[in-house]
Amino acid sequence: MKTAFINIKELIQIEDLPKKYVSGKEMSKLPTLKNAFLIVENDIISDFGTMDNLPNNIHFNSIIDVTGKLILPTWCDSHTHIVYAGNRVQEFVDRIHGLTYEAIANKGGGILNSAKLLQKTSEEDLYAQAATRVEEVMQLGTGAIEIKSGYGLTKDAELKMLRVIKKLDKNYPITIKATFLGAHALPTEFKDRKNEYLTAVIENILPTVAKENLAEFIDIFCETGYFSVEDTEQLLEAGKRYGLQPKIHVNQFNAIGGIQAGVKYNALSVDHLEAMRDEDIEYLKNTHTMPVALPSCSYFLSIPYTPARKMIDAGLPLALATDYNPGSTPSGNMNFVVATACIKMKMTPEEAINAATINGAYAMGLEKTHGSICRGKKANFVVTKKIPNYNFIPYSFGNNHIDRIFIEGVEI
Ligand SMILES: N=CN[C@@H](CCC(=O)O)C(=O)O
Ligand SMILES: [Zn+2]
Repeated sequence: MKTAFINIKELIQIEDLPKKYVSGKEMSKLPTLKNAFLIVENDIISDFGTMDNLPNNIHFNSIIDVTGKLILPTWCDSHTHIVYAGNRVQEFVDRIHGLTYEAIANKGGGILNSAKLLQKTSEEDLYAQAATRVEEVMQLGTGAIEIKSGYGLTKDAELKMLRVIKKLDKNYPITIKATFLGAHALPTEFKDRKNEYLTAVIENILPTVAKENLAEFIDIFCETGYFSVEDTEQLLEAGKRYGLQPKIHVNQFNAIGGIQAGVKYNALSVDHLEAMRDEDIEYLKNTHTMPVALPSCSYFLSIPYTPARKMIDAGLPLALATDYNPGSTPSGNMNFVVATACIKMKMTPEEAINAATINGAYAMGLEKTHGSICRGKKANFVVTKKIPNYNFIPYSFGNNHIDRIFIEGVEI
């Protein structure tokens, strides 16, 4: 099955040779072709070029004329928690009335609130709720996503979450990567016994996660009041023994050394980074750890944005993700993330699109197959409505620019 997309106004994020990620000044380069064609063979991109080079000796099963429209790779959302039960809309209202995220968590709300509900929810119901969200984010142009456990906090409930993630991956055409986040918060039953909980995570849950091949990555919320740097190192050391690579929550509210622990254990990514010291930026230089910013979380909680300008200007790479979860970011819209990164973090549209595509793909180990328009990569792309240029996507924020979406060569 061969399909040609012709008369593409601009084909965005093209690559001849796949790269791992882009950093620093490279992030401001977004390679494109104007007046282009794109050829898809089954589920793979087989060729692209300018219209004057469209091969005339190939039989196409279908030719799609997209005059006036742009094509760009689907978004790569490398940090989400979309397997959750119910919602925390009451906490949202409580925050409007003046309670802080921290105060809500301290009185048993927050993550523990979601865990209580998830533990009572059947696997089928949890799957159905999460599936609706997967369908929603696909329609928003996301073609690959990472999903974490962490709202279970018991062995049964953590494994239930991870099985749901696996089933979503099997049943949906987008690529889904799973992360084990057993150390997301301290369950009430373990109050003042954090070490016992961590030991249970390491000795009781982690071996089953690994044995049943339920996750590729390991995560921990390294934060004051949650898990310390010492806890983080202990967990990552155990994860390493089972072949799970770290992708960790660090520097959301306080900079306590989580980045350093992540880098020490070869983290694929360190995520949040709203509280960054100069020494943290310095430490990330010359590593292969991708910093990940989550601007929708900053927006929703009214906390500082990750200092993207400072980080990119220092030569670092940066990825953007949604953090879709019921407490701090009940939104999985990568279009909003890209726009907010430009508007609030002063990233250029080129930087933001790179961060949400190729760098996002790297942050979940998918840079060989996702994140760009490249021969041999998965045919995952968005056809926009008729818009003037790619700057228009973040500029006209909150509006829907998507006309059609193709995942593995099939329109969804
Ligand atoms: N910060 C830790 N975990 C989630 C939020 C969890 C919640 O509030 O339910 C996050 O990444 O923002
Ligand atoms: Zn998160």
